[in-house]
Amino acid sequence: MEIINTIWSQFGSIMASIMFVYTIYERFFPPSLRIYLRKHTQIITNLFYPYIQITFPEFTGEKLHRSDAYASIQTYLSENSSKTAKRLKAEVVKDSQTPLVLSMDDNEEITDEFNGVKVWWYSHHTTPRTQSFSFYPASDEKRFLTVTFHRRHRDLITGTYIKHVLDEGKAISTRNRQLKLYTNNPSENWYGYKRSKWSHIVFEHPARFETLAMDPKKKEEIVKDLVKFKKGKEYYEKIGKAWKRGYLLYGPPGTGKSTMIAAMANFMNYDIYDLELTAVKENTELRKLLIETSGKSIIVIEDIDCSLDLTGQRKKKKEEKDAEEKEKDPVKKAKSEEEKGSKVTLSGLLNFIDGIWSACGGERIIIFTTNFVDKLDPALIRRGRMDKHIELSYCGFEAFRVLARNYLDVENHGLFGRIGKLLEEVNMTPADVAENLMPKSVDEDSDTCLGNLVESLDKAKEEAEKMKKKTEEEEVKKKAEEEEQEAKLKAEKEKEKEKEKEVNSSNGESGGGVKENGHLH
Ligand SMILES: Nc1ncnc2c1ncn2[C@@H]1O[C@H](COP(=O)(O)OP(=O)(O)OP(=O)(O)O)[C@@H](O)[C@H]1O
Ligand SMILES: [Mg+2]
Repeated sequence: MEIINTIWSQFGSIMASIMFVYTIYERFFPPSLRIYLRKHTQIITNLFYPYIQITFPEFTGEKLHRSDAYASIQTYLSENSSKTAKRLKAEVVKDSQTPLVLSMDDNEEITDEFNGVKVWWYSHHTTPRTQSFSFYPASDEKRFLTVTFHRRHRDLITGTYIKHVLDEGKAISTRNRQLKLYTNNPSENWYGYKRSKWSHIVFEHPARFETLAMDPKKKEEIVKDLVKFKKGKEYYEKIGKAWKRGYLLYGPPGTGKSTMIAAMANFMNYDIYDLELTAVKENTELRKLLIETSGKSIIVIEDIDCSLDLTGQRKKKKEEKDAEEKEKDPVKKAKSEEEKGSKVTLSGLLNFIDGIWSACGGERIIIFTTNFVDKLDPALIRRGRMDKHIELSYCGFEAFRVLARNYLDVENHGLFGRIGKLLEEVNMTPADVAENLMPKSVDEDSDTCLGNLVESLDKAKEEAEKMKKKTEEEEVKKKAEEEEQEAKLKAEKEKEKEKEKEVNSSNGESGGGVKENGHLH
């Protein structure tokens, strides 16, 4: 007991001495001298402290972009840290092979070994010492990952190890990758505690190219194009072009444009950024959204013709016509006021697609969809911007065969010949064909479903013929009316001419009278 008391009293006096010396140092040493002293202490410490540190911040470039290196290292460490670190952060990932993803918590250190060399990773964060009170303390927080190693291994660590960590991290995230479907938030939610420009959910669309109904040759061409793009990193570098590609999908509603985008995402293993243009207020916002997208992604703008009025001159005529309607209809009026909030212009969108900023990140596909390709401004869809134009059209026989295989497991059937012939005569979308092929009850088998399709096609053919007849009749009627009108006009003109002649002749007679009269006078 006595020994403990002695230790405590000695410890107390040592602490008091340290505090005394520190106070003297703080009080009597001017700041310039302190900096000088600190610098030299650092030099002396470096002589005896043989370790080097490299720090990786979470955000680079004025907090614009989350560092890919940080993300890769974090993934790499997550795989290793769960075995060695004592304090871990847990994240539950739905439907993943490893539902619980563990990663290093703040201020936690883990050790890694590479070729027999030991390194220490440390995760930490800084909170700025601001005097002002903030509701959102976390928004200015900066996170870092730091690696420490002996200076004798400098070349190995900076040359090989860091590359190994980054590659391995990337490979792990591709392996465990869950595709995400993003949508842009309105700009009011971009700042503050819950700041984020994009919200996402897990992307779980089952569409694949095998289940997509379209002409097999066209499909193969698209798949080859995508494969070439995916493997094209060096090629794009060689030709000096940003690693991105634009697709324009056009065709009537229900022909599989959205389904094709989902199939592309699954095939390429890319995330989808579904950009809602009407929620973007101006061009600068569009640029910020673009910067926040990651590589290996598809940026989609659906129904581009409806999203914004990007059609230049047509705008004026349309505006004049619509203005009156909007005044009358309160719903339309409210909608137009909402649309006025968006000032994204055609040039802003063109810059978004192939401006200098669009090259940031690389490995991106941009897709526009539209029902009316003729409505779009040619500048928007010229090659180079929308490199490949893909038409998705009404269901042909080959497309029907894919649907029959998908929906009914039928490769061949007696009705196929008739269906093929009908599909040549009638325009029916794959969506309608698919709806007919889908059994509506447990009693319906493939025969019934194919029968239903034939019935629908017959009906559609009948209706199409009726429509054709009706339009023909209307045209004949219109022509007859026009002819009648013309005849009427002609008759009226004749009549007028007659009248003129009569007036002239009577004027001639009476004019002679005046002369005569004049002569008489
Ligand atoms: N080519 C196709 N292959 C397979 N299924 C298709 C195809 N086209 C349409 N479908 C079916 O029809 C439904 C509607 O198709 P989708 O939404 O892809 O059409 P869309 O062309 O995007 O139409 P919209 O122009 O109205 O957006 C899909 O859920 C899908 O089941
Ligand atoms: Mg669609």
